Amino acid sequence: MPSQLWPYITPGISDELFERLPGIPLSKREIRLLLLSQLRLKPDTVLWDIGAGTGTIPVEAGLLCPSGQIIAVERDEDVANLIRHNCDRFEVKNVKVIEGNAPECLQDINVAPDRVCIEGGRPIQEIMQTAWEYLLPSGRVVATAANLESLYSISQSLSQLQARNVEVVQSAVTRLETRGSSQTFTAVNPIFILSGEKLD
Ligand SMILES: C[S@@+](CC[C@H](N)C(=O)[O-])C[C@H]1O[C@@H](n2cnc3c(N)ncnc32)[C@H](O)[C@@H]1O
Repeated sequence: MPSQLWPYITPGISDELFERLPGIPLSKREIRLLLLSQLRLKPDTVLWDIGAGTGTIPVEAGLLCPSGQIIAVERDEDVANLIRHNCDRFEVKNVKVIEGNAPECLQDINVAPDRVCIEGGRPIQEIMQTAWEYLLPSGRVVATAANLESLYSISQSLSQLQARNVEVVQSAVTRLETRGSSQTFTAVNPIFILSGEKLD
């Protein structure tokens, strides 16, 4: 493992350390930290990450929960391979990648989650409904929204599912960047993080 990838004792891996594919989004480090915090992972967590993309959440969750099981669901074959590459890169062994389209492929997963992360899967309301059925009592679901339509759909789903302790968080993050001869603050795209819990 390259020395800059290790050791990671805190969450918040630098974006540059992940292998990328052109056009495939990645949750920026600061947003990822909020998302991970809202997941409230446990050492033995079973996390389903639906629409796992570059795999930043599976990598971070896998490192944080060495005795947990992380299921990364991704519909695109090349992107699924990217998740595998990033897990290998950080020597994360407890991530299983399910290549398939949610919500249909969720029935192929043979372990029920106590945490579900939904990162931009479509159709979002059907995915939330199906994932909720599998979610264990007291489990948590965390979903991200980058636009008004997703924010509304997720919020409506949480209400229909009668999720408790619903929270919506959106932070403003800026990063200092060098532009020509000056240093300017550049905004990271705002993302809403919604979460809720299933009744016991
Ligand atoms: C915004 S990206 C997630 C990026 C991720 N947050 C990261 O930091 O690596 C969303 C991913 O969801 C996948 N996706 C969208 N709809 C899906 C579905 N119905 N089932 C499975 N994967 C889906 C897309 O292929 C894309 O790679």
